[in-house]
Amino acid sequence: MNGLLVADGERQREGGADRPVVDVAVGVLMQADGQFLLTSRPEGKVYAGYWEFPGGKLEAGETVEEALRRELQEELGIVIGQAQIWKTQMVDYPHALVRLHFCKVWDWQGDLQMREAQTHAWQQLPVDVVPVLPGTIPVLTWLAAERQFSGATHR
Ligand SMILES: Nc1nc2c([nH]c(=O)n2[C@@H]2O[C@H](COP(=O)(O)OP(=O)(O)OP(=O)(O)O)[C@@H](O)[C@H]2O)c(=O)[nH]1
Repeated sequence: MNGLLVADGERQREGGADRPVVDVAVGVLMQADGQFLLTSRPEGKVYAGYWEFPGGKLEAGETVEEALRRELQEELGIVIGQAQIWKTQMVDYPHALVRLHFCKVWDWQGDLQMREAQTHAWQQLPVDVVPVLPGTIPVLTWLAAERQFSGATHR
């Protein structure tokens, strides 16, 4: 499957007028013991069955935090506390050029509900669910760096 990470210096060219950039708000839900939540993309979406962090596209006029709050309520039935952008990564897929805004989320209310019939898994490094979406892999690399984890982050 394709999904090319776009380096910082290439952003302007890749984001030219002929290829609109789709902004996406993504939540990295964290537990105190370091586990993080992955969900599998539901049937009917591109890359169905691939594992990713929950989130979705910004709607017109939304900030990343607003979009994340809406998406996590819609998908997981939780109400998140404050969330700030942790890292941003562009990925060039055949179907879209996406700019992923990853936010760590430590604080939420409500029990997790899989409202889109997706599957979920609390994970540690190395991740043992497969396949992982290409645009999710950078997050595993950043987490590995923070944790001084060496070796493969996923299968
Ligand atoms: N949620 C999420 N999306 C990601 C991640 N990594 C990644 O490349 N993406 C890409 O970001 C885009 C998010 O779109 P989506 O289809 O999940 O968004 P959405 O829920 O608003 O979709 P819809 O309104 O079309 O149903 C997809 O192109 C997806 O492949 C990730 O870790 N989480």
